[in-house]
Amino acid sequence: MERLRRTMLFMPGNNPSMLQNAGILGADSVILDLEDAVSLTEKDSARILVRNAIKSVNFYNSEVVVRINPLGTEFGYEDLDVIGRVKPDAIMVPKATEADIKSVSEKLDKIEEEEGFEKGSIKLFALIESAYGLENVYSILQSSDRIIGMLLGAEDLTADLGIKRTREGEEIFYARSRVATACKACKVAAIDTPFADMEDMEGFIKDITRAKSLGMTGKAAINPRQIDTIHGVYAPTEAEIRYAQRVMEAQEEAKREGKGVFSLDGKMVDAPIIARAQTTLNTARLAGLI
Ligand SMILES: CC(=O)SCCNC(=O)CCNC(=O)[C@H](O)C(C)(C)COP(=O)(O)OP(=O)(O)OC[C@H]1O[C@@H](n2cnc3c(N)ncnc32)[C@H](O)[C@@H]1OP(=O)(O)O
Ligand SMILES: O=C([O-])CC(=O)C(=O)O
Ligand SMILES: [Mg+2]
Repeated sequence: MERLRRTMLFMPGNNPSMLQNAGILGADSVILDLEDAVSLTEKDSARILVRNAIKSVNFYNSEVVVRINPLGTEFGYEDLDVIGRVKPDAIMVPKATEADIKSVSEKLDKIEEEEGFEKGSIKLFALIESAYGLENVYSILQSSDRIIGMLLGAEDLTADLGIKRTREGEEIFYARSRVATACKACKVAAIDTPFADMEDMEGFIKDITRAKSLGMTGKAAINPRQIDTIHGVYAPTEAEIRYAQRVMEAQEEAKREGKGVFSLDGKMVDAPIIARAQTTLNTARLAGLI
């Protein structure tokens, strides 16, 4: 079934109380992190904790994603081997390249066969957070059929580009557009980078709105307090839903009259506008608004 991924909530994999509550916070997806939120001395214990959480915690409707360490570190393959065997919904590959995605996918082929899991059932998210990754988003997306989405990691990306990260986010305009376009071309989710200042509500709403306007389909969160705000921005408004419904009604009438193009409220309506209305209604349905 099609699922919404408006919010993907990150939580450190070494925090038992956060893991325990992961399913009741209302995020569409949770990302149990073994990478940058976990210090080097805690890598092994976090891996065990996350494995046990996947086996025992009720995540309700939230999709369960685990961010492993980069394959080039001493932890990456061990993370994949231990976590793959408890069958999370998906693995997130940080600092992703085509070679990483292929390698993770092949390793998962083996694990799925050994464990008797359906082939291809463990999905992938690629984290784009290097200049190389950004230049190669489309070929990274093509590297495995397991990929269901891409996340833009602006902290690492701007560090790699040697530029400043700002509240306004002008510096990631190109990255957002590029990732969103490639994801649309491959029909996978385009998830925006998290907003780090949990007190700056005005800046946060602008940031979500800007990313959405460029085609991002959801946003990573770092704190449960951010979830409702993101869902609010991604929800179609009542006026948008009503307009979309009227477009569909008017289309029915136009069809009966044999017209491909017609006017509504003095504005031309043709195929792309009908497609947009269908998308609005589909999103509204998935969000339980109609
Ligand atoms: C650039 C990157 O790589 S981003 C991805 C990696 N980063 C992360 O995973 C960080 C995730 N976020 C966090 O760890 C925390 O939100 C922090 C450290 C930023 C702030 O922590 P706090 O100041 O304790 O937050 P706050 O006071 O809002 O917490 C309120 C409650 O929400 C819980 N909570 C906070 N953040 C999270 C989270 N991400 N997931 C689940 N629960 C959370 C807290 O445990 C606390 O629970 P309690 O009331 O039962 O004690
Ligand atoms: O995935 C993210 O958005 C967080 C991250 O790793 C980064 O910004 O480097
Ligand atoms: Mg990062």
